[in-house]
Amino acid sequence: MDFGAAHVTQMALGAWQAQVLYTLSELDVFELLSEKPLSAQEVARRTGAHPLAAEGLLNAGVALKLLTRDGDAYADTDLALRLLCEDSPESLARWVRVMGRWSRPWNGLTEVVRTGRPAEEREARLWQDPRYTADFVLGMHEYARRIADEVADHADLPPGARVTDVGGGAGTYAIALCRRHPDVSVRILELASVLPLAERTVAEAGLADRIDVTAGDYLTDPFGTDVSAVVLSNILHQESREAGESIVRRAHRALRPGGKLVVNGYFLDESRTRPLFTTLHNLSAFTLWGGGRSYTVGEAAALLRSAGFTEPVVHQVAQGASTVLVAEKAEGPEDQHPADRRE
Ligand SMILES: Nc1ncnc2c1ncn2[C@@H]1O[C@H](CSCC[C@H]([NH3+])C(=O)O)[C@@H](O)[C@H]1O
Repeated sequence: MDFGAAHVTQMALGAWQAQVLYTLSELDVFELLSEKPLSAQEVARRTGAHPLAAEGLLNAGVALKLLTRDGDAYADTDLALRLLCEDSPESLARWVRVMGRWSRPWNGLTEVVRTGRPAEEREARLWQDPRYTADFVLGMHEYARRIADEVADHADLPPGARVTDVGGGAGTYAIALCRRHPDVSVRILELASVLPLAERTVAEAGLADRIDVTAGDYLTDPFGTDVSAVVLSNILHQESREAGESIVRRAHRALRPGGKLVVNGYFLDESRTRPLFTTLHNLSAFTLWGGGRSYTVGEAAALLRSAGFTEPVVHQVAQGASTVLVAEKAEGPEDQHPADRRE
């Protein structure tokens, strides 16, 4: 067995496998087959697809263990029912649709690397397309709810804490913080187009009385006054270094002395060549958001210290899938960072 050739072949053909998943998802085949088994002809008719091409797609889906075939009838495997249908409590369906959407800018990686510019403009991409916005925000929620409780535990908040969750998305971490810390209340700061999505998730969790969702721009707006904790979850990697510095400074200013800054995200190790996922996430931020750049834990800690925070405590979450940094605003006005007074 030539493992080198197998490694290269797997990478070279990996995009084909991913594309079958994306197309099945984009055509809503998993949802359709979750109702009842159907023939390829019937799937083609219901999705507006070409019959022979649809059959080829379904057969590849069977080979990938996403579908089964019994005679002429195709059905979802248990895996597809569990992870690829939106109503399943374990669904990753929206997240997979976003990955499918992102495969297009990713396909332009060569040009991105040549020019140093993102593959598409952020505004054109996301916030003007309601389905994409919903898939993005709720897809992040599908993915993040798997680790949110563990992240919330590391925040270790005192009773009655008031928290600002900056760019809080669908409210995944706000919900987990309220569930894990009974007297805590959270204000989510989000873009106006995301608010209805967050409000819905929060209401479904029965936490509308403790989680407030406010429209704001984290690049310019303040994050509150005298708050007990500020959460920056999966924010910094998608912004420029200067924007990151400004966000961390405004977090410092919003906190009461002794208040906590909780930074959750994917960090590179100091060589910047590991872990594999984060090297890809770093490229993805560059391709999609332009100016985004993943931090090492050391770089992030330096960023926090320069804004007047203590050395962060570092927690690995879910076997290292995510990392949480918890730093404190030093007690006493003499510790205030000069930049706080300037802005
Ligand atoms: N300028 C901005 N002001 C406020 N929120 C923003 C801004 N730009 C992007 N966002 C939001 O930042 C979030 C990044 S995704 C992270 C979501 C969540 N904190 C989590 O960890 O799962 C998205 O929900 C965006 O809508």
